[in-house]
Amino acid sequence: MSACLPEDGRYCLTLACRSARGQVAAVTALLEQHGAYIEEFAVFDDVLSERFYVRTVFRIRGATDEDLETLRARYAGVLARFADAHGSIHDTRRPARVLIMVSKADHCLHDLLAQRRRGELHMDVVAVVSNHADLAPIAQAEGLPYHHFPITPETKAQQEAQVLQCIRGYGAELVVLARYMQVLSDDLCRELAGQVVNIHHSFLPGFKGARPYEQAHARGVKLIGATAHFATPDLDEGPIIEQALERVDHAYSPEQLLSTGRHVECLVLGRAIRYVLEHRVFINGLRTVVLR
Ligand SMILES: Nc1nc2c(c(=O)[nH]1)N[C@@H](CN(C=O)c1ccc(C(=O)N[C@@H](CCC(=O)O)C(=O)O)cc1)CN2
Repeated sequence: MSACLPEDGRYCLTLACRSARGQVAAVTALLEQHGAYIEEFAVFDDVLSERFYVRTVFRIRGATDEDLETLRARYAGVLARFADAHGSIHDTRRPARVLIMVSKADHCLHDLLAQRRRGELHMDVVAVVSNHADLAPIAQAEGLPYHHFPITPETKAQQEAQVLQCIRGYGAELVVLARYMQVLSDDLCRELAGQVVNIHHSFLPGFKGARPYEQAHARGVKLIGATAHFATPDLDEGPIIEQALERVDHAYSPEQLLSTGRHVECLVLGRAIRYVLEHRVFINGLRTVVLR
């Protein structure tokens, strides 16, 4: 059963629960019961938090949607046997519905759309939302809806209501802040907890805020970086998914730091979104577990 055939169902099962014996055996027994062929199987046991994480990708020959629902129902029974257990079975052929938010910087939007076009990111981009009109031509060139919702401190609540209505209206499962330069309110963060990934243009925890490159230049750093993290009410403090660094030196102008940084941001955001879309990322308190 080496090759994945068109009629095969291909799925990803995830599990996060309090650590205990028998969790791997319970998952593999369920998969064996359903004739699954396991392609990938990864676990992590966090002894400090006593949390256990499982991710497995498997195929079932000739599986139907009804078979998947049966499997999901039986997996619910497995989850019920373990403490504080959360898990899902995802159909890997169904692309996640992703809404991208931007402001004026276009590099991350261009890169995400190019990766989607090349099939490197398996996602259905449902719309682009922005507080500026500047990037509308990029979305329109891709045949994507573009929603311009201006914002001021006085209209923030109404603007966020428009944003949330848009997210729900498109049935977006993931929101990507691709250099969206407005701080989401605590209420919106809680409403979308675990569903919003932001790219911060520095190597956190260094240089938080809206202007990290200016801070980096003033500090005379020799390395600059970028950080993809879940957006939480605590600005720039959300659980980190991915980071990377690039060497710079004294001769770099602020503009050259920005230029180098753009490449690092695109690299980091692309990787982070792929990990999330492949169900590799688990939030573990203020941290993440990424089963790569
Ligand atoms: N709740 C959160 N919202 C957002 C986060 C986050 O971590 N939690 N990250 C930002 C992105 N970001 C840095 O990566 C960032 C964006 C904007 C600001 C900021 O101070 N914005 C000012 C307005 C600036 C402007 O208009 O140019 C503000 O909102 O008053 C800081 C950090 C995205 N949202």
